[in-house]
Amino acid sequence: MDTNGTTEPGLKENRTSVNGTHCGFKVLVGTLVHSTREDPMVILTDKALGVLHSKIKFVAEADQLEELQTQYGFPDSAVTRLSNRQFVMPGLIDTHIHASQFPNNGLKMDLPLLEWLQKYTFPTEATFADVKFASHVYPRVVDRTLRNGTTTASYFATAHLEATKILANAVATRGQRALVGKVNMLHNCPPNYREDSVEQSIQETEQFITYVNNMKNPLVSAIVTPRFAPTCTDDQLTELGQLAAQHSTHIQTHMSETRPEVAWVKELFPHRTNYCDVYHQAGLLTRKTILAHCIWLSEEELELMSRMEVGVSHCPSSNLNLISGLCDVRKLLHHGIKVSLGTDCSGGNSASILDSLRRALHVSRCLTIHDSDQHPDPLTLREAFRLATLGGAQVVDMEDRIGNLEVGKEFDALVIDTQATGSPLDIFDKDKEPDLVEKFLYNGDDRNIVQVFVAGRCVVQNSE
Ligand SMILES: O=c1[nH]c(=O)c2nc[nH]c2[nH]1
Repeated sequence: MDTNGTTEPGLKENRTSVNGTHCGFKVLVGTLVHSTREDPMVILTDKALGVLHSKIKFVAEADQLEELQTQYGFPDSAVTRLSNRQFVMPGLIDTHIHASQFPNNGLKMDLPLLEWLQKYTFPTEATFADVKFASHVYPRVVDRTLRNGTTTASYFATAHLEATKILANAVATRGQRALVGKVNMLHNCPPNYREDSVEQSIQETEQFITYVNNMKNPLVSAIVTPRFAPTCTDDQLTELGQLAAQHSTHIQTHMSETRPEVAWVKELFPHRTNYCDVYHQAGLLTRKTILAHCIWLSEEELELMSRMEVGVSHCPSSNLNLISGLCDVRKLLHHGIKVSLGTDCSGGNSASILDSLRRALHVSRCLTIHDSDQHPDPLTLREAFRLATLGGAQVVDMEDRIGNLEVGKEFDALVIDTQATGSPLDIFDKDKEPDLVEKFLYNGDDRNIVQVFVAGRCVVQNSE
């Protein structure tokens, strides 16, 4: 069937069947919402989206369903018709979240970053030396993020190897797509919570990479995770850069979150041009690098980030809670830098990327209120939606696989019901599809997320 170029070729050869009936097919009929590079929000009504195993096989007009069924041979039971109050959207992508800080979620926002780390965050993370505690917390973290529609997450664990393995296991067991990082930190942190030496830091990080590779789970990867420049030495950063290159891993760290932090990095690394250059000289800036925050940047740094094709995780909730600053996302985008959203729990209080999306809009509006000449065009809701989905896929360098509902991509998606039981949304007869989407993005929550799919597998099912 010709569906305007949206059918993957060669499907007939790829069919699988059990006892004569084609298995593994799922077809959702109804409204689809996603982003493309050209358009931050595309709403497609009366569509049939077919998934075979993990991937989207076709997106066609709903009135072609019979022909599609003849062509692909899927049974009636494979078809789900959504109501006119439901829609399908891509899964949310959280590019910066500290799984180990979940015990503090919603607590302790009364200090600025550097003091907050010493007084609350490092002591909390130190408790993950106890693997029993890690086994208690990490499965709950993954359940919580999945329940909130996060199909892909880039997690910071702690400096402890064994506890970090527990996080990787929790993610794999629950079927989430994730990058998991053992944190590297050597100094400027408590004696009971730091690595012993550069050698230990590198060895254990390599052991973790090997451990995750041996899991042979295509959804889970290790990510090299120097905490941030102040807790790492120059040689440690360089060796971590080499390790990431050797194993082709992603890299994540924090950068330029607060002004005191930027001043401190200048003192600690006087031989480097700026904060970004500290990471650049260590070989830590690649197209698979996720830099969280990036608020206080020079023009030189913006150019370097753009040239190295790094991605930014914008964490507005955390930046407001810790009074760190207002990140100018528009400026990052103008420099051609990839931008996504992070919850940054527990600097951010909510585990929901929907919350980050709303805060991103607020931060952008605050910049405009403060100086409308400098910031004449705040982010739109449609753009924020793209940051939460396709933007995330770009930042984790997986745009070829996830981020929207195009044919050939893995089916990482949410089924949204704006009238689900207990829904916080007020829907009226006049509301059309764009209104439903907007109301969900502004006011919806996990009660509206009735199904969560990762790589075609339903990992959360909340509908009756
Ligand atoms: O928001 C943040 N949370 C952290 O845990 C952290 N570590 C370094 N810099 C940080 N910023």
